[in-house]
Amino acid sequence: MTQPDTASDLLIDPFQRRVNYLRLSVTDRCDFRCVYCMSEHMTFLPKVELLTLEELDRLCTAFIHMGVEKLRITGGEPLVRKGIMTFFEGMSRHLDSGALKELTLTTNGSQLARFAQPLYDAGVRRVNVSLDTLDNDKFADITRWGRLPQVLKGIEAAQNAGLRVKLNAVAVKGFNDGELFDLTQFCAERDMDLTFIEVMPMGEDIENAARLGQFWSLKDLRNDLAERFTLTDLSERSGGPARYVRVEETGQKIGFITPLSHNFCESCNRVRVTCTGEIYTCLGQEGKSDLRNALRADTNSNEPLNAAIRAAIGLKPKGHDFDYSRQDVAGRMTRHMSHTGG
Ligand SMILES: Nc1nc2c(ncn2[C@@H]2O[C@H](COP(=O)(O)OP(=O)(O)OP(=O)(O)O)[C@@H](O)[C@H]2O)c(=O)[nH]1
Ligand SMILES: C[S@@+](CC[C@H](N)C(=O)[O-])C[C@H]1O[C@@H](n2cnc3c(N)ncnc32)[C@H](O)[C@@H]1O
Ligand code: SF4
Ligand code: SF4
Repeated sequence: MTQPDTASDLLIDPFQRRVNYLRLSVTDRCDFRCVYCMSEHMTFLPKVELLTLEELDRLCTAFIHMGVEKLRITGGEPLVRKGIMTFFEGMSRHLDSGALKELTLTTNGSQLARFAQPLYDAGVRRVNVSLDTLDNDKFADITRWGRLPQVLKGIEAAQNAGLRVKLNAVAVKGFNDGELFDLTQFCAERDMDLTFIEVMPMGEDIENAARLGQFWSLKDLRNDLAERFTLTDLSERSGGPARYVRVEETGQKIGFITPLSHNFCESCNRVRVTCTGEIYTCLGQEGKSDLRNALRADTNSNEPLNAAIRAAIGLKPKGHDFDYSRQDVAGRMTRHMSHTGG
């Protein structure tokens, strides 16, 4: 069975939102140490804790049978997971059957020069690349371990392979506020979409005071952009948190993800699964359920897994609790963004 048989196979949460988008983190490891995401001496999970590639395949297949149509692979850095192309190649059967409409990933771009073509061959057509600055030194500062030319090469390789690229830039006050127009122009010249993301309070070992200092409201960012360009609000929503504008002068589309200053939860269509098989039904809440035991309970039947997925969806909360309105970072998540994959 590749398509949901009846409406009852679909995943509907308690607020009547249909879950058709799965974000799967395939590793917590990364070759960068972005300051807003990880501490420099991050401790990673032992390898035995991770779901195997076969288990990741079974898990995604179960979700797809329950109506998931969009699968985004993330991490950590998804392209540093050993053997990950085997997983992508396996998923392409669901694209071929029509059950899966989109197979995509969010990446830091460091490995794209190597993987762009195989990803395209597996049916990926679009990648989101995280890039906050076009300045070599700043890039090395914010990612701690990353090098900009490697990422730029990756982006070029992705475009040459035929992949559509969207840049995600985290807006950090006092860091990339001077690069608003450079980033916009960089994307316009290359026909890439661009989305700005507000910093979210994740990871208890990342300094609170520093984080509050980093907060750059996208409302301010949009106003800065509007001083130079004519912006037209677009009504289109991807079912996700981004709101889009068209820049009339360049024709490009720019998105804003403002989880803290705007509530988009009423149309939420997604859940996240970590590389250890925990399902988080909301990025902004601590609530999680385990799928790994169910996955391993019976390797011949998916019944325990299907039941565990349904039970988890039945607990999906209405929305997040992030709140920057007080001087402390209330509603902060203790886990890291790399744990759930953003
Ligand atoms: N609060 C919240 N933030 C989200 C959610 N989904 C994505 N984000 C944020 O948006 C960032 C960028 O998301 P992407 O990985 O590019 O995925 P996307 O926005 O679904 O991508 P598109 O398919 O291009 O719409 C994530 O890392 C998160 O920071 C969500 O459901 N809730
Ligand atoms: C956790 S990363 C995982 C995928 C990949 N390593 C990458 O960087 O694209 C996914 C996204 O989360 C974003 N991110 C990480 N920490 C964040 C935070 N505290 N607030 C907002 N976005 C964050 C990153 O910029 C990236 O776009
Ligand atoms: S944002 Fe992505 S690239 Fe940066 S440390 Fe986190 S997982 Fe790695
Ligand atoms: S905060 Fe939670 S409910 Fe709101 S859009 Fe994100 S995942 Fe969905």
